[in-house]
Amino acid sequence: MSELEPAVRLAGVSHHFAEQRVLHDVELVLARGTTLALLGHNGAGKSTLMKMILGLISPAQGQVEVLGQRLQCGERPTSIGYLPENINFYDKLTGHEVLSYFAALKGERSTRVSQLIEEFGLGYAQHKPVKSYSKGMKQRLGFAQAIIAQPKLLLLDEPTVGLDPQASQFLYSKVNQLRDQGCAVIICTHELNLVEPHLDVAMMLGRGRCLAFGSLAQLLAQSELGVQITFNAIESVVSKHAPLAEFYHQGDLRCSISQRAWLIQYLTRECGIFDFDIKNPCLADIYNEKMTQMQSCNEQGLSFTSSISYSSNWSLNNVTP
Ligand SMILES: Nc1ncnc2c1ncn2[C@@H]1O[C@H](COP(=O)(O)OP(=O)(O)OP(=O)(O)O)[C@@H](O)[C@H]1O
Repeated sequence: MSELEPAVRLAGVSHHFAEQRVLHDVELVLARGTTLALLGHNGAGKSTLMKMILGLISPAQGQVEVLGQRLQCGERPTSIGYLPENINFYDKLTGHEVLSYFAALKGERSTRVSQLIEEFGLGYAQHKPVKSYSKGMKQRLGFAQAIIAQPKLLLLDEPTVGLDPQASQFLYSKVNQLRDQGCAVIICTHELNLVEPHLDVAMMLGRGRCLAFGSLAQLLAQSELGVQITFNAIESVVSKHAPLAEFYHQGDLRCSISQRAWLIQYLTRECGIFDFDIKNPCLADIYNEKMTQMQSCNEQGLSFTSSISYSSNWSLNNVTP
């Protein structure tokens, strides 16, 4: 297995359950050391895609390659960590026993268990049965279990559900640490604000199709959403500088991403305005735009797939701020 191989390669992956098609021709190349946010509405096909990467489901069509291994029917890839949605353990076991079990299963030493218990702040409850754990404690235990064997690919299904804000920040700091060590991470989540600062690329699925893929900068560039610029006494500045009139809309200046640099330069150089607020569209705005476009295409009986560019050698160098 070469370290240069991408962590995940999906080629033309489609799937159906009985008559229902749940994935349509999905393509993905995910480099190592990259965090992918897998987004989509309920029933979009995210968990099905995760299960395919785990080797739990074989696609009806297409190929799945994980860490350089092309998965054949029923084959499970190795070096993967997985945190399922709504994780449940045998609840008469203590937290320490649960982690010891997974450590033994994966050939890890008992010192790794103590290290994770300490790191995840579960020391005070390690000898209590899991049935006495809160949702957040179970989630932390589940995350510790997923990374116990230092995986090269980590899949997290709704990892922050039930976590308090500090625990979510801690989880993402661990994700970033693993990513920096070369682990590829796939996070399936509806908590877009939480994942936004930590993703390298996002894939948006809608009714089993990939609606958008790319870094935040690439998604923004593909989007038709505007940038909003606000400052004091805006009306009087606009009235004195005619080129601003076309951008003025209900008390703000609105422009496209591509016009943003020009407009800022104009405000500073020509108008002497240096104190302004810029609101760029966030991940949730882009997500809502894609979902709305998909719904309106469906209502009109059209098929919606945005222009998606995939890079076969996608790396962190491709991320522009
Ligand atoms: N084992 C199964 N048998 C039949 N249908 C299934 C099965 N698993 C999933 N589906 C269907 O496939 C579609 C996609 O489900 P999936 O769980 O992948 O969606 P999801 O994007 O993860 O949704 P959510 O955000 O609600 O978790 C849904 O319509 C679901 O009902």
